[in-house]
Amino acid sequence: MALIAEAHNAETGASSRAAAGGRKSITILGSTGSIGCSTLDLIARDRDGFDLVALTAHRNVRRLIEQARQHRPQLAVIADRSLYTELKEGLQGTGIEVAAGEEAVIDAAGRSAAWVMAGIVGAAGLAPTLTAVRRGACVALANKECLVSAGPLFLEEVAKSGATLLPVDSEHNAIFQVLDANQLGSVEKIVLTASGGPFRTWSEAEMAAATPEQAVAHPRWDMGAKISVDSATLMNKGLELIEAHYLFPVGEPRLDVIIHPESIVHSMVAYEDGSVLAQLGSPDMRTPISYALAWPSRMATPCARLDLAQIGQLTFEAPDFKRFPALALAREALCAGAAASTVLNAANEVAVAAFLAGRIGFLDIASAVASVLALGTGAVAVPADLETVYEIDRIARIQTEEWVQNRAR
Ligand SMILES: NC(=O)C1=CN([C@@H]2O[C@H](COP(=O)(O)OP(=O)(O)OC[C@H]3O[C@@H](n4cnc5c(N)ncnc54)[C@H](OP(=O)(O)O)[C@@H]3O)[C@@H](O)[C@H]2O)C=CC1
Ligand SMILES: CC(=O)[C@@H](O)[C@H](O)COP(=O)(O)O
Ligand SMILES: [Mn+2]
Repeated sequence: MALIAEAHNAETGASSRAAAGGRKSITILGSTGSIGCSTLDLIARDRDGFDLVALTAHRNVRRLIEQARQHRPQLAVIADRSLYTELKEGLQGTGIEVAAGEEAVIDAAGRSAAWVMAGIVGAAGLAPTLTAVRRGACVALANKECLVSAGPLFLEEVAKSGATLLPVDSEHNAIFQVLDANQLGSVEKIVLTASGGPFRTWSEAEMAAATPEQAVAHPRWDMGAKISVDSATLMNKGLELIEAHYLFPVGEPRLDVIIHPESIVHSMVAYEDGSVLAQLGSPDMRTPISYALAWPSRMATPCARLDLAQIGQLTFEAPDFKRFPALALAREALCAGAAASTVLNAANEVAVAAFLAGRIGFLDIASAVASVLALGTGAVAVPADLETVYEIDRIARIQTEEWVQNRAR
């Protein structure tokens, strides 16, 4: 895990913070989302431990105003410029600075918070997260799309700046907790667990008629709409395979997925001596977020404690690649090279949005991604620079939108 800084920046560490009696300065990118709210919930429980530098949102200006009034950041930013006046008026008299626009979100990430939660959904999170990385911050990475879309270039920036990257995605956080960076050569398999989503037992015909409401009703986790649909198609696990490939360099053949409907075992590492190490816990993102907040220490959370006697049974099954083709598509993209992953991510974002808007059916999501991947926009195996990533992403979005329009005809 070369990317996870060996030397720990004194300003960012909870243990050194405690020793110094200091406060950790924090920015939350995507504070109004599921990850953002869970992060705020944790820091509100330790008011003396944290200073909020910035909160950012996209369009949910009411929630942002509420959060800013309650948690008192130095700065509140709304990405949608048309909401600037509402934000300004909502925070009048508080002394909290306000700003609007995509550039303002990037500027917020550039402010000197020691720890930044990358909680924006989708490739929209790439530029702000990179800004935090480039100034060497401790970045808690929830936004998996950053790595899927621009993995090699993202890691290059981490290496250049000396930033600390802490995986927050529950599976990757689990692996981070049980994988000894000095024993990478002894790893036989990294096994990502997947709940199977709301349609785990549905037939293809049933899934063809699935509604957005059914798709976002995740059986175990309370998450934003996009990732919930990804869980339902199993694209989420595909994106996570690619994320794991960049975070834990054991080689693609050593990355595996198993369905585990209870979402108690968050992932496993199997070693050459036959040992399998896993991290378990109730399905609550406050555990992995707290791990990143307190790292390299730990902090108390209010998460429900695991009662295995009450749960009784944990079950596992192999994934069904026929009913859930997105998982195989993601592995193909991973093997094809980084540009194909950029295409996969962009096509998936457009297709999921089209499904949520009622423009295409549930099974069309994977079909759209497969068709756009087959066009070969990612023919350049590894993009040389970020401009190329953005260009591949842009073209793949146009191609997917065309696919959606043809499908809707
Ligand atoms: N939720 C979870 O449990 C988990 C999430 N993740 C990952 O974390 C990320 C966030 O997920 P989640 O919290 O569920 O998502 P949500 O949809 O709940 O929240 C997304 C956040 O990003 C903001 N946002 C959306 N689009 C933009 C944009 N174009 N520019 C700036 N900000 C934007 C939203 O603002 P607004 O509210 O104003 O729209 C919101 O604050 C995703 O990458 C997801 O895959 C990973 C593991 C678990
Ligand atoms: C909480 C989290 O990390 C999600 O990514 C979760 O894993 C989604 O559930 P699935 O296992 O159904 O994809
Ligand atoms: Mn996950």
